[in-house]
Amino acid sequence: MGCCTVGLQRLSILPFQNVVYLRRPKKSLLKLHPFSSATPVLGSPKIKPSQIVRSCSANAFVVADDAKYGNKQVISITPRLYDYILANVREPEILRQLREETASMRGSQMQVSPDQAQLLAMLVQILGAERCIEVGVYTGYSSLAVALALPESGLLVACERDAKSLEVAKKYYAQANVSNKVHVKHGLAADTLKSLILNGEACSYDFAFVDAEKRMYHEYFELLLQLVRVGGVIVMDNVLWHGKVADPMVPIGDGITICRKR
Ligand SMILES: C[S@@+](CC[C@H](N)C(=O)[O-])C[C@H]1O[C@@H](n2cnc3c(N)ncnc32)[C@H](O)[C@@H]1O
Repeated sequence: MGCCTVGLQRLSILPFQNVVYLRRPKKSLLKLHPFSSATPVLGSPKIKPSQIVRSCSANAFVVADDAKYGNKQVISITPRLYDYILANVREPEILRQLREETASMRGSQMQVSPDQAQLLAMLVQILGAERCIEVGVYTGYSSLAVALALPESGLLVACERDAKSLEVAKKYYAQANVSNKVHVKHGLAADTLKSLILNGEACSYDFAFVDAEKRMYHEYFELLLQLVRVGGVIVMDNVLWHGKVADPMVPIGDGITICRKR
């Protein structure tokens, strides 16, 4: 299983992502809180302007705090940059409508962002996927993006336990003329995945996206490993969990992990 993790940001970008780092002579990098003004630091007798790696809060990026990464600079998405990304995502009109309808609903923050949905759609297209599974549909934003990317003969098994949000999803599948491709499975996702295996569908799926109960991720992953074919892809959402994955007290992971079955 080859995996990579991508730090995708959700719409709820907070200003404190503008973390800046200054370099101290011969010592580890100094992390500054974004709300600390750069000016007093620059004025500090201890740090000279030439030692700054980057300190522009509007274009902040993170520098690996470990010499073995060669001070690798990694971009940190600012609200301004994320606005730019969203303004340039090619979001189909039907998805925009669904997103706007969901915005006033309870749990709307759970919906994947437009850039994330288009990444899923592109993965489906790159794979030439015909058979897909989604675990955690909510009102259908990510599943509709996947269904739109599938060919007419494609199939998406859409697992969701909440009947009310599924009603919204089904309305949009119908409006987008993809209802024939989406098999909605109302119930606990693990039960649905097990029944697919019992039904002899092991190794017959090309792509799976998991965006549901985090405590169940391990079980979903094991079940999906059985369902996805060699060369197929499993995408797990929220693996960086708003960055808290690096916090020793909260060992869960926002961001996504993309796994290709070997
Ligand atoms: C993060 S939301 C999914 C968002 C969706 N991917 C989208 O883009 O709109 C998670 C969904 O998983 C559903 N869910 C949580 N646990 C579940 C389970 N055990 N079985 C089925 N669905 C579950 C919740 O009801 C919720 O609608």
